Formats: sequence, C-alpha cells, structure tokens
Amino acid sequence: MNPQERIVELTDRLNYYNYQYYQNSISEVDDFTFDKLLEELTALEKQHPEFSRPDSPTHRVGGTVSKEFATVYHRFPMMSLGNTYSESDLTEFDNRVRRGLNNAPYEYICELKFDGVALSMTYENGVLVQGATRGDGVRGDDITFNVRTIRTLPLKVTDPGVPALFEVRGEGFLPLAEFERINKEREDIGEPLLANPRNAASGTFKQQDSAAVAKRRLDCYLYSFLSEPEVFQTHEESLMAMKNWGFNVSQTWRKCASIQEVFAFINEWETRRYELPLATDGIVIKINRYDQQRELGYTAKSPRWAIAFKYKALAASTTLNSVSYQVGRTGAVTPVANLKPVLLAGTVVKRASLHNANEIQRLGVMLHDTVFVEKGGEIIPKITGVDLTQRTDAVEPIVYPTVCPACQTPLVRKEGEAHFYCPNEKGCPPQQQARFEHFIQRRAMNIESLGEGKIELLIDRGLVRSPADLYELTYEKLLGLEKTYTDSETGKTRVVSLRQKSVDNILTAIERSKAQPFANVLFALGIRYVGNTTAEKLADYFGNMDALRTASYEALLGVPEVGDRIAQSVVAWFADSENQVFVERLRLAGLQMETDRVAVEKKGESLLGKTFLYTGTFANFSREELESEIEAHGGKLLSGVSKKLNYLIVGENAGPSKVEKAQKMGVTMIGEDEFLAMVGI
Ligand SMILES: NC(=O)c1ccc[n+]([C@@H]2O[C@H](COP(=O)([O-])OP(=O)(O)OC[C@H]3O[C@@H](n4cnc5c(N)ncnc54)[C@H](O)[C@@H]3O)[C@@H](O)[C@H]2O)c1
Ligand SMILES: [Zn+2]
Repeated sequence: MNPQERIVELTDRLNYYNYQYYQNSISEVDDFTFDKLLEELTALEKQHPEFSRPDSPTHRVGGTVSKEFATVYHRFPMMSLGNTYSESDLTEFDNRVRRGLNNAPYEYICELKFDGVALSMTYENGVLVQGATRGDGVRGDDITFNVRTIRTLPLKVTDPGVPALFEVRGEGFLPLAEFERINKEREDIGEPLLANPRNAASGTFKQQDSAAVAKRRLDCYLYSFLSEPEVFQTHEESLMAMKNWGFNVSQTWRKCASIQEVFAFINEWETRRYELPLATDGIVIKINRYDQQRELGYTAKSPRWAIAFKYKALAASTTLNSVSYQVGRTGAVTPVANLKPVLLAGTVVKRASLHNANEIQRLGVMLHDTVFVEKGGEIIPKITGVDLTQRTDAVEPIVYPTVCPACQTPLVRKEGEAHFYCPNEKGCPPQQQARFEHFIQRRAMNIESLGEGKIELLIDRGLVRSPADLYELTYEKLLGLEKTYTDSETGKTRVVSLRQKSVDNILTAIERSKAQPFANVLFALGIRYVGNTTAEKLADYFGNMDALRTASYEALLGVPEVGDRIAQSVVAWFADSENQVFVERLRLAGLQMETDRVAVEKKGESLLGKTFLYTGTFANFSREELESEIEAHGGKLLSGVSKKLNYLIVGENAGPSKVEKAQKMGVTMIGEDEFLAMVGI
C-alpha cells in the first residue's frame, strides 16, 4: 500500500471510530490503538501534505452535533488536547514550551485527566442558563436539561465576585459506584451491560428524557473558567475561585515548578488514581499563567500550552488457576477466572471477568496459562491476553460446561446471544435464590429484612419455592430456624438464626409489602427486560394486572418506550402457565393488582380536599412513598399543573417547566419539610 492509499484508509477508519465514539458512545477499538493510528496518520501527512484530506481527523475535533438536540455555538472554541504515552515526548513538549517563552520562567498545573464527556456551562447573572457538549468544537448539542440533573453543579452562583457572563468547563462523568449499580440492575433484568463508565456517561448525557438521566447520578468536575474580560491571571487562581464559588473542583491538582515535578506527579498518580471515585486515563499538564498561554497559542485542534499524558492500562501477569461458572437470575452463565493472587494498581486481584464462552475462545486461554490482567475503567479487572512464551505442558483446555454447574440441566444458547443459559428457570437453586432477592428488593416488594442469608435458609428448609410462598409463612414455621454458613473462600463461619425479633420483622415486612404499588409488584415478577422504569410505564398504561396479562404484542408496543424485545418478553412470560399460577397466588395473597391504590392505609385527614403534584426527588420518600403518603392523608394527586392544583411539592432537581408554570398560575409551592409538617411527621 502506498502512502496515499494508507492516508485514505486511515482517514476513513479514524473518522468511522470517531463517529462511533462520539455519536453512538461505542469504542470499537481501545484508546491506545486509536491514538497509535492517529499518530501514524499525522506522521504520514507530515511527509506527504499533498495527500492530507480536508476531513482528516488530525486537524479537527472528533465529534459533531446531533439532530436530536438544538445546536449551540460556543463563545470560546472547545478544543482537544495533544496526547502522548511517553515521557520523552513530554520532555520535548517542555523544550518547545521553554523555547516558545524565550526561556522565561514558567510553572505547570497538573490535573488528572478525567475520563468522561467534555461539558460547557454558561452562567448569566449567576444563573446556569446553558449546558452543551463539545460537538465539533465550534458547535455543540444543547443538553441544558440533562446538565441540570447534576447535583453538584450549582444552578445559581451568588458570590458577588462572579462576572455577569461566564462559562465553566469540565468533565461530566458517571461515578464508578453508580456505573456498577446500574450494571447490577441491568444484569438483574437481563439487559446487556454497559461497556465502560465513559461510554455510559456519554450515552446518558445524550438521552432525551431528563427524568431518566436524573436517575443516573451523573457528576461533573470543573477545570476551566472563561469570561471576557478575563478575571484571573493564572489557572491556579481560577481553580481556587471556582471551588470557593461552589463548583465541584477535584482537589487532585498540583502546581509543578519543573517537568521533573510533573514526572513525580505522573508516577504518584499511576496507581493512586484507582482510589478516585471515577475513571481517569492520564494527566493533563497546563501552563499556569494566562499571558504565557496566550503567547504559546493554539494549533488547529489543540492548545500548545497544554498536553495530556495518557497511562497505558495497568497490567500484571499471573497464573490462571481455574474457572468457575456463576448462574445469574436470568440463568445466564458467566465464567469467572480464579487467579493466583497478584498485586495490581494497589489491590490484590484474585478474580477476573471472562465475560462468556466467546471471550475464552477469542483469548485462546488455557488452564494454568500465564495471563495478562488489566484494570481499565471498571472495578473488576479483565483478562486481556495470554503470555504464550510462558506456556508449559501443564496447560489444559478450558472445557466449557455443557450442563448447569448448579442443577446439571443441559445449557442452551439462544440465537444471537453470547451467553449460555440454564433453562431450568424454576428449579435451579442460584436462579431461584436470585429470583427471591429480586422480589424482596426495595424497589420491588421491599422485604429486605429477609436478606443476608435468610432467604437461603428458607429455601434450604423447603419452606419456600416460589416468592408467592412467602405469603404463607407463619410465626410457628419461622421461629428457631438456624443454619451455619461457611464462606468457601475465607473458611469463616456465620450463623443465621431466626429469633423472635427477626421473625416479627420478617412477618411485618411481608404484611406491609401487600401495600406496595402495582408497579412494584410488576417489577417484582422478574420478567426479563422489565426494569422498574418499564414496570412503572406498563402499570400507568394498563392500570391493572388483567389488562396487562391479556395485552397483545401490538398493544404492548403502544406503551411509551416499550419496543419489540420487551413486548415479546412480556407476552411470553404471561403465556407460561406456572407464571399464571404465580400471579394468581399473589393476587389471593392481597398484593396490589391495579394502579388506583384502593388499599392505601388511611393515616389521617389533614390533606382532605387538597390537591398535590410533586417534582424532583426527596430525602424521605421515593415517588411511590410520597404518593401513598399524600393519599393516606386524604389528599389527591393531579397529573399536571392546572388551576385545580393547590400545592406543588418541590424537591431536589425539580423540573424547571413545572416550577415555572406553577409560578405563573400562582400555585403554592412547598418544600419537603413543609409537606412533612402538613402530614404531622
Ligand atoms: N476508542 C475509540 O474508538 C476512540 C474514538 C475516538 C476517540 N477516542 C479517544 O478520545 C481521544 C480524543 O478525544 P479528545 O479529542 O476528547 O481528546 P482527549 O480526550 O485526549 O483530550 C481532551 C479532553 O480531555 C478531557 N479532560 C479531562 N480532564 C481534563 C482536564 N483536567 N483538563 C482539561 N481537559 C480534560 C476534556 O473533555 C477534553 O475535551 C483519543 O485520543 C482517543 O483516546 C477513542
Ligand atoms: Zn441451573
């Protein structure tokens, strides 16, 4: 291939990766591969400038704007950063800086490179008026409503020192703990997992429904302040001022007097960065003084006064001792690698994810092989390769089980799916146990006093097979049950025993669960792909179990946000005769089978004759709890702001449109505390 052909190929390929990355939040290759290809293209274009295409990714910021959002123009362009993986490139950068500044003294500010999505927020008279993505650097997507869901981002800055018009820039991200929580939830309902926190954050910021965005607790670290005229002399001053004004500025930055100090910072954070609550992929090094930044200037794509040093993913090599197979609630079998313990990024790693059978094949890994383990943006490390130079005769093939490791039922693989499944949904112990755990969780029937080994104990004693059996438990059946568990890993034993108090708690929680709203019951059934949001939509739409149970595939497609996959899954679930019996038993037990909460327990009449609506989130109540609290005191819920509305209860992250409308119509707005006082809590 001649240089021109290679340039064409690389340009097309990188543009395609950019498109996938910025528009669809998908990484088709890892960043290192992407950066190496970009470096190759840059070098080729330098040698053969005549072949460089106008749409080359070397002289443009990678993203674009999308049709789904209004387009906004940036007052100050949003640029990229030059990046490198090598220390010698950094020394070269430092030399360029020194020459550019004619040997004048200078300082650097080092910051972590947060791995999320670049955001720009505009404030007018202290009020957040706009949030935008970087887009192509000149124009971005207006995602103000989604940005407003970030709890740490002030909606209003009251300090008299702030200019009338300014912009702050930062990295929007999904905290690691939140990423893990979402994936756990997705695993529970059989949804494919999100690949990594960056792509998850990027996908979330581009959702149309801000209420759904608010449920994922996005966060943002600010690292840049822009106004005209400038109010600061240095980057350091701006970071300190932003912090004082209430912005979330990560306190990990450091001022460095020389490139040696920068290297020390890089070394220090190579492992420490794993202690941070978010994914990071390097260090950003910036010239501190603004006048010196201006002197150094910009290339078409990035500032000459800053550079990103990217860490190669941290890897360790160790021995693969064995593979265990875990069975999830939906029956999906996941292989987990048991490793010879090895130190990686400051923690001892004993296990790594192997995803599925395809992954084992792709890696070509065998038992007792020496494998490379990497820690990326996720908490559980993964095996990324095999060190074939270390392979000995001792290796053995990994024989993927053909039967369920827990119940010996032959495994099946569904068309187009990567996982093998144990089809013994009703009888397979881990599936059964996971079904109970799903059923008792807070967002479902909220019988969490049955957690921590108690369910296992009940299953073990044959007291429950189906969650419907919970409603037939009695004091006599439970009192005095006891079981000793031994942790297979640590060998420690733990005794679970049911004394009077825990029996009381369990029975009370079971009794109370009968008042859980219909949407919760629907979620608790454990229909694949029906998460709690979908359950709410289905409950709202159909109103009761019978309407949903008999709904056709076409009728289901009419529900907002329900597509082919969910509709099929719901129809199939209700067609199963055992499931029908299950629902019938829950109905007989007294669970809510319709939305109009006839059975809300009356607690008082303090809200009698008054109408309510709420917006935002609350410290003391979930949405359902707030709704039943209103009804329990005789109040009535309305579905929107109208003349009939008496009170709008305003929580955190309240919807601006509701508040505005309520203001216009003169509706009384109250906070959570005032509501608590009204119902006498
Ligand atoms: N894997 C893929 O398919 C693929 C595709 C496209 C891009 N990428 C990755 O994205 C990179 C290009 O993205 P880019 O143009 O956004 O460059 P970049 O991500 O390397 O650097 C610029 C960005 O860094 C972020 N940043 C984080 N912390 C910062 C801080 N403290 N100060 C300033 N900025 C900070 C900002 O969002 C800024 O826009 C590539 O180098 C590649 O690694 C990967
Ligand atoms: Zn099984």
